[in-house]
Amino acid sequence: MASTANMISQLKKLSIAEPAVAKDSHPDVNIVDLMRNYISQELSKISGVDSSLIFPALEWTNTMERGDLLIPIPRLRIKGANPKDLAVQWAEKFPCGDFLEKVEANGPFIQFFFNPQFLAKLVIPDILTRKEDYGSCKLVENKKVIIEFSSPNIAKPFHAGHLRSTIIGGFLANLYEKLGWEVIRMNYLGDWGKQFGLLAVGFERYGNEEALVKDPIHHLFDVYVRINKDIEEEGDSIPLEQSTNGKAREYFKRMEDGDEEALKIWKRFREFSIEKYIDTYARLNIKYDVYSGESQVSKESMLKAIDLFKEKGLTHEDRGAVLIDLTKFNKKLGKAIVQKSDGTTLYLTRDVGAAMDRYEKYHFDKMIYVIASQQDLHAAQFFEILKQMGFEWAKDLQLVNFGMVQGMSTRKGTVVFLDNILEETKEKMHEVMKKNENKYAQIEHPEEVADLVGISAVMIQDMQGKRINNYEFKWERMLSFEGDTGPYLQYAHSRLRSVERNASGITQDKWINADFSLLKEPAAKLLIRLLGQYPDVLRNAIKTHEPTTVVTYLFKLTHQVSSCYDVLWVAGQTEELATARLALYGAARQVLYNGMRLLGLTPVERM
Ligand SMILES: NC(=[NH2+])NCCC[C@H](N)C(=O)O
Repeated sequence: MASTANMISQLKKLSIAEPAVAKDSHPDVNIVDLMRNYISQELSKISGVDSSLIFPALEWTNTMERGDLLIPIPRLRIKGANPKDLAVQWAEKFPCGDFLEKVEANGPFIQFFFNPQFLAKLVIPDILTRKEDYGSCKLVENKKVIIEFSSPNIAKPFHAGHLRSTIIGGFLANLYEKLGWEVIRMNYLGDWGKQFGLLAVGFERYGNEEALVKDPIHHLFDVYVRINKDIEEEGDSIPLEQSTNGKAREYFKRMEDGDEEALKIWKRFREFSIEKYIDTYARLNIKYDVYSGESQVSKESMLKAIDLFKEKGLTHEDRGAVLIDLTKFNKKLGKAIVQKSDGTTLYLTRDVGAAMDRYEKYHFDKMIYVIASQQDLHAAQFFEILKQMGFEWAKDLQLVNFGMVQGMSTRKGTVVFLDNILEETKEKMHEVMKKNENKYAQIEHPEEVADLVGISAVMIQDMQGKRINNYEFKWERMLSFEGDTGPYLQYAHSRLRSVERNASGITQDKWINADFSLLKEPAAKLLIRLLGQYPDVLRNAIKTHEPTTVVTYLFKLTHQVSSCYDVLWVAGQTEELATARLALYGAARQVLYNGMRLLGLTPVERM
């Protein structure tokens, strides 16, 4: 076989058939892309089909038995020929060269198997040098995306929907960043509306400064619950102006009118809550660039929106309220109220104004909303309204929705706050860990590890299925070390770390010069092929917006690593062989690490 450097330059010389990628900013090679080029060029010679048509038709495979890349011949749209016959003919003629191990026809598909020996020489050093950067590439040039996610409501519980939005949004933000986008992480708080008048009145009655400072989120919720009880007890017994409800309404009116005094207390509620949120999100490795919220939508945008509605002839009035009949554009969207009869704004209109503000301020190329599917109609409505208002950028808005979580509650009650869930998971995880006394004794900061592993349990459970599916929150299964769980991934990572720790003599700097041709076993070859796929997994995930694309890959990877342990020993081998195997394990650890970080997890060293 020719030298690797030669082969790479040979591959690089092939012009890119269709750059699905705006030049990789990294000088290193993206192996899957190079292979795509090679295959496109060669297949073009054989088939006469233009290589620019072949390149995008090359798909990655779901199982390694089907090769590393495959092409469905029907996608090339060749008239009058039987795709199955073409597959057989072309596969036979295809020159494997040094790059491919074999090329097979399978029905209307041609399956391409990369040469693992060649792959190893390229992929392992690439991973070991790029480290945390492996997998990233500049898919776009100068593009900005706003990702709005989590968006809880102040003084109300942080429910499962917010948790899912947080987890999925955090992942998407990392993913876009890895693929070259400038990302703005935005939290759009529910921090406006009549309930804040109620909260202010409630605070006068039941508030406690100390409690507010110490635990704003729970305290405000407490106040909110108590004041709502008052309202319930009052019923219709008191005239409106003197009733709690009336006072709350009046208070909120003052807030909407910009009364400084009325806004003061609300501002404090907001600030204290945000401070607390910042800490909680940090536990999930999330840091927002912007804490915006319904309260932050500018008056100008709201006025401009109402004007534009009229100018475009979108609205009509009904008993003092202003409506838009969206059925004209899409039957399913119904009629939407955009202004109440008392002139106050609505959730829907605030979303319209917020989007206008954001475009004004950021000139985003794309804006993603991570919101529960219960609000599909709401999102579709304001997307359509923005489109009808004539904003060209309305086409760049995208909804990433998700299903419900069933049965998420703490031991103590059914009302859930994110902090409580994380605390409880940590406690439970700690109990599980204590059962293995020997191991437990070796862990330096068991509480910290319990926290990180517990969080992985919650997150992986959430990201395992397709977003749109509902799932049931199951403590037992989620915390188990067996099966495809968060703790299992953490365990796999810590075990790879221990392989490294035990190879004291062979330090990391030696790995890169290992003789990779010693990695001959089928288990090793399969692992190498999997490692080479990682960059493509990210590119696929940015198309699907599905965390499960990455999660599924990581489980495949860890299962393969685990099969390798049975046959690829490090202890008791010659130094050469041990080095090659360590390099392979080291590369696998790095990829697992990168994938876990991408999902928002913190991989642990020991557990
Ligand atoms: N732009 C939006 N509407 N984002 C979603 C906000 C979610 C809202 N705060 C809720 O809890 O239901």
